[in-house]
Amino acid sequence: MVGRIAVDAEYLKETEKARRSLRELIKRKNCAPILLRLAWHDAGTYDAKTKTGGPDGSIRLEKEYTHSANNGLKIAIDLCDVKAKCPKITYADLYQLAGVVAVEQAEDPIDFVPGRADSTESPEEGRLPDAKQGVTHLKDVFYRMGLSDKDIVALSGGHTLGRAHLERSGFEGSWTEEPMIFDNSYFVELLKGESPGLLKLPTDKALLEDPEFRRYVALYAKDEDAFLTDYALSHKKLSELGFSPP
Ligand code: HEM
Ligand SMILES: N=NC(=O)c1ccncc1
Repeated sequence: MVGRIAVDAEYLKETEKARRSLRELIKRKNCAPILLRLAWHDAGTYDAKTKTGGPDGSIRLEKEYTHSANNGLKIAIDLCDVKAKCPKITYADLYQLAGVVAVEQAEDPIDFVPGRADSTESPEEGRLPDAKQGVTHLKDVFYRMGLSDKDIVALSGGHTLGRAHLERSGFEGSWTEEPMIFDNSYFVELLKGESPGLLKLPTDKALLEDPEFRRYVALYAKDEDAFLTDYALSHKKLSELGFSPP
């Protein structure tokens, strides 16, 4: 489970100060995509059976940010350092708040509930999905977290932001023409098929191969509001894995 700290008025005040600081950071550094990836990688190690991993700030530890799936994320960890201004906020809360602020340009704001304690333990390497694999692997990894087919497709829409970097993952390029806009274009591009200069990972293409996944891809490509609503719900679920607020 993700430990819980006491949340009083002073801590809430500090989280709002951190939110303002993260907004300013994102405006100054245009770093929403890598902060979203950081939040997802801290949370995405959760194992619902063993109740280990999850959004506990452990990605700040060298033994975890050096996992190959986390290549490049030390940049986000260093960018995210608002601890000087907000010393009380846990890394666990800070990283999930960064993920929420990273996508707040989208219509559906995500309700952020603070109170995550920091862990000093890191899960073993290999809990995050491997981009070179397909449907079964995606389901294995996300079901292990306690997430559903709908969550897999909605959360994959996070690739509407940012891009891959050859030196970090071996992949290169953005998924959409507007990688700084949080919208449903990832799904529109998926249905369009290959477009010169745009990236589709094997795991992105897998969303077209499974009928359950494909149902949601078609819905989100057609109805942006449906995507934004479902994304916000799945993002909140991801950010609270193992941390069921009271
Ligand atoms: C479904 C399984 C997923 C796989 C296999 C996957 C894989 C990858 C890979 C290989 C990259 C490129 C990293 C780099 O070279 O910088 C990437 C980037 C990214 N991923 Fe994922 N991803 C997955 C799900 C997610 C989810 C659930 C989110 C967020 C909700 C997310 C958000 C991002 C973002 C924002 C970037 C761009 C980062 C940047 O611009 O620096 N991904 N992903
Ligand atoms: N968003 N996911 C990633 O960045 C990623 C996931 C797994 N392996 C490499 C990179």
